[in-house]
Amino acid sequence: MLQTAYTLYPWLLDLSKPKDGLFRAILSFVMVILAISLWHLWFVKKSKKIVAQLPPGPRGLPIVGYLPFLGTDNLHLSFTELAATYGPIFKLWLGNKLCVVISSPELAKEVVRDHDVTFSERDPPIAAQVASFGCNDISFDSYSNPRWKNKRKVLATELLTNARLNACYGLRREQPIDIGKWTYLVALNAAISMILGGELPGEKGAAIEGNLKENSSESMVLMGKPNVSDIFPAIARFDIQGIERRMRKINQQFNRLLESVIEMAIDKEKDMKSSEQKLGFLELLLHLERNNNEDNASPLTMDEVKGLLVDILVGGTDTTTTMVEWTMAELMQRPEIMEEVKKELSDVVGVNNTVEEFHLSNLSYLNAAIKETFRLHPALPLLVPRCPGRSVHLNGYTIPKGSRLFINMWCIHRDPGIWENPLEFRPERFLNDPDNSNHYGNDFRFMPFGSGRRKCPGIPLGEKLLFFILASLLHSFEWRLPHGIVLDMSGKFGIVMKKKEPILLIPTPRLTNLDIKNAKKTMIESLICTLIIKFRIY
Ligand code: HEM
Repeated sequence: MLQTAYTLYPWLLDLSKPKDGLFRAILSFVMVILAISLWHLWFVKKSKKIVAQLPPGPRGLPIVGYLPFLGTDNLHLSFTELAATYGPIFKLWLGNKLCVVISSPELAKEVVRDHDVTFSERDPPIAAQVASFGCNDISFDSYSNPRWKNKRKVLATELLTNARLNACYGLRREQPIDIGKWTYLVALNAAISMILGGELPGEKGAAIEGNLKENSSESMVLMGKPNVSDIFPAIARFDIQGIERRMRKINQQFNRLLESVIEMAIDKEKDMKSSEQKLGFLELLLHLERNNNEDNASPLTMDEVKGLLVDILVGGTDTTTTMVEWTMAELMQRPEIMEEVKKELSDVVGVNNTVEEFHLSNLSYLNAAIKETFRLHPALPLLVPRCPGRSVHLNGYTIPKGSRLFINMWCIHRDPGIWENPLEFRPERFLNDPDNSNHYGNDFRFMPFGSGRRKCPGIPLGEKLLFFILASLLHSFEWRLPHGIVLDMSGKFGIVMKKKEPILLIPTPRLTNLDIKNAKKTMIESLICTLIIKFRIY
């Protein structure tokens, strides 16, 4: 056609033959109309194709998209409301970033099982890039980066094996696992003792603990918040919401803390040759870092060592603490279920014994209560958002490469089509229905730890710690709310959704054992001394 137009063009413009003028004018007119029609047909077809292939979703405003209507406080709730209108897969534009949200187990399965590799990429927000030392951790590193696999391997096969966790049990019990430093302090001390192979000394330890608690909570909120800079990279340098600035400040403090922890590990190594039993994770990581240039199967850079420490110290402790708080809050509201838990503890552990790790496998009712809490309050309500590495079809729709995909587990965990009376806290549903009990990523209705290649690699530590802390808290003390206080069950949205208000409870020793009474004193003292623990007791 171009060729024809090209040969006709001089003839059309040849004004030397006036009698052909009318014919030429008509022909020109027809050609222009034809060209416009063809272009129009092509354009409409193309845009129709694009619109028809994308999932349905709410209309937004030009340029900003749906951003002004979304609210930033409770993304999972906004997404759940939108799913009620647009169905289990919908899209929304945040600026020119296309986001897709899925809210059904069937679609979750397609993402995490059928198209797992494609959806194993991340789309790290700026806050996460800063927090993770430039995506040098596991959570936000790219799936296609072979170093990501390497780091997961280090964590899973070198650090979090059952054998190592069991070997560390002595360490965990030695200092942090006394009743005076529960919840965050316990989880953090457990993580630190595993990392360092011992306790952080005195004041330095207290400073690190205090800083980490505040910083890690804030960084979880900053990472979950929609950030205008992520949506409009052209204006990212203005950092309109101040998220990057705040995250950089936190990261500087983290960096100082991590460097002093690393220094301590190096000093310790110099001072004494650690026995095999006391070899902490960090010594192993440093060993892998030192051998970076040699023929080592698992070389790590120093930023990757720090990234891994952040994953363990922040990712591990914040999730565990959050789940202890939600479980305690749910149990405090349901005395009959609390009684059932305590009865089981008395039967399995005995009224004069403290909880030991070997008791945990026999505490099936407590286990069910923890699962029920995971269902109603998944620590990561939207998991960690994914990003398809190439365009992919899902449920007849195209999910373009580079879009951001959220799996709304909060919505799936409360779907009345899946769960009977979903808002009721009923541990029995996990006791009586073995189909409901797989929470390691094979049951797409219940995925508190995610699934597929990017599922949580910290399950063995997180689960053990959570179970052990809760069993010890509930077996050692009776708990009651301060007079006149009503429990607030609302959450504070972040990548990890914490309780909005801390849970304040008064403990009374439940056991006759003297050690426990002393432990209570330690607990009260430590809680009064520092405001870092959400579990405040008075
Ligand atoms: C109760 C405790 C915990 C819960 C509920 C939890 C939950 C989760 C969830 C939902 C994800 C996202 C999975 C996905 O996107 O499919 C995740 C990822 C992750 N978790 Fe955990 N976690 C816990 C404890 C831990 C611990 C103790 C560690 C470290 C020792 C840890 C390290 C990580 C890492 C590194 C990732 C990112 C994995 C990747 O992107 O490849 N978690 N976790």
